[in-house]
Amino acid sequence: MHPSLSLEKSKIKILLLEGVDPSAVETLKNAGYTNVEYDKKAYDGQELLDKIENVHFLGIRSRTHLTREVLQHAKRLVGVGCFCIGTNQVDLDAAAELGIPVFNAPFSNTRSVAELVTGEYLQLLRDVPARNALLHRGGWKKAAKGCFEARGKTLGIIGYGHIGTQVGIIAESLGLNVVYYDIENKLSLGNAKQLASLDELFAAADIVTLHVPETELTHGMINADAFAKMKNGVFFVNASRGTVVEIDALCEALKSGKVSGAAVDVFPKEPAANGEEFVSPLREFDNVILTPHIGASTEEAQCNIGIEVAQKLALYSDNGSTLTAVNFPEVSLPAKREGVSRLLHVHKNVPGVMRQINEVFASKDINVAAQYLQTTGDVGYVVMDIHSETPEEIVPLLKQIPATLKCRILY
Ligand SMILES: NC(=O)C1=CN([C@@H]2O[C@H](COP(=O)(O)OP(=O)(O)OC[C@H]3O[C@@H](n4cnc5c(N)ncnc54)[C@H](O)[C@@H]3O)[C@@H](O)[C@H]2O)C=CC1
Ligand SMILES: O=C(O)C(=O)COP(=O)(O)O
Repeated sequence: MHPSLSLEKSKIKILLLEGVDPSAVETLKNAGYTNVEYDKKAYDGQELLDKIENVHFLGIRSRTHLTREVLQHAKRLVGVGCFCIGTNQVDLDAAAELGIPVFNAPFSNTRSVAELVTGEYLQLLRDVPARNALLHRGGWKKAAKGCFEARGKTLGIIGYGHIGTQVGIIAESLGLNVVYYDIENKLSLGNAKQLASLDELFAAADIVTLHVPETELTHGMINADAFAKMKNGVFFVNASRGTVVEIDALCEALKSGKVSGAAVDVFPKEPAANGEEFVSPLREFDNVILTPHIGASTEEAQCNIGIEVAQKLALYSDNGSTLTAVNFPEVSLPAKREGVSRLLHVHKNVPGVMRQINEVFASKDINVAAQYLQTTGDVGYVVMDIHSETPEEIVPLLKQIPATLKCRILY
């Protein structure tokens, strides 16, 4: 190991926020990373800046917002793990420009979300939320009106990715017809049918469920205009992101009866920790199932996510591998070999960088044993193995190359 530029594993500071599953801590400790701080809260503002100031690896879930400013403040940060699917809470471009790969767990909680959504629309179809609330207050309403079987109804899925397809498969096994809308051309599973526009989906669906990521296109996608195009008495489910739906428009649609019932798991503003008040105009509606962003919160999913993302962070820390990073060139690397040292160089993806890097090595008479390069969009990532210890003075020379974003000796 290089004496001055590499850190002992025990000195690599890892901070896990938002109650990431303990399996993450165990996985990291088993990999030799013992300096792990664990916290149940989501932080923002100055508190977040203070928390992450000296951290090398940061683990978050969906509520910690890593903006460009926050990332710039974390001077020692080399990697981020999102212990969830969504990565919209991280400025991925800023992270890449700062040489920070971001990892997630792209499908460890897929089934958990699909099962929650299925259970919710079945309950909505039978008016269970409103009747449950009524009975809790001492009322009684035994009547079939407004209650429906799922069989033969049409489920409209917006966003037919990992979760959308699972929701569709379960729905077909319950006897529903499945239609979906996606911006990409998708392989339909079972008898699901891709529709050409959102309007067609709104016209066809008895139940509308959202499974899109938060993007510029999906922000406010379900507004008053969208509700107006849906069938009268439609059931509506959102377990994607809170910003996809205009809550005031949903409230109006509930009041007018356009929407018969809804299930909402995600909100534009969510409490940072358990025990904090949940504030939303949706609280007044008995026919709305409100859940505290628990689509992914099953013991199975959280345990798997903890292991998966922790392994990705440990692998990147151990050998520089960025396989499955969501914002970064993906380089898969051989494990550490005796007598070989390794240098990581992240740079702007512009012509001539490799020539300049190789000139630096040539000027120091260093024999490069292997070079692994990948580029994506604006960023290039090259890992160099050298048969001998990498001389320390090489790093400042490589940092002088104008396109360099980050450079360090790994071991
Ligand atoms: N409630 C919860 O706890 C959870 C919520 N989620 C949310 O669910 C989202 C979807 O997750 P996955 O299915 O795993 O993602 P995915 O990436 O597999 O699928 C998303 C699909 O949406 C489509 N899409 C993107 N923009 C669209 C648009 N404007 N119109 C129509 N389709 C569009 C994509 O082409 C893709 O097929 C995540 O991004 C996350 O925000 C994910 C896990 C848990
Ligand atoms: O996986 C996702 O994208 C989720 O929304 C789940 O988020 P969470 O880990 O529950 O904060």
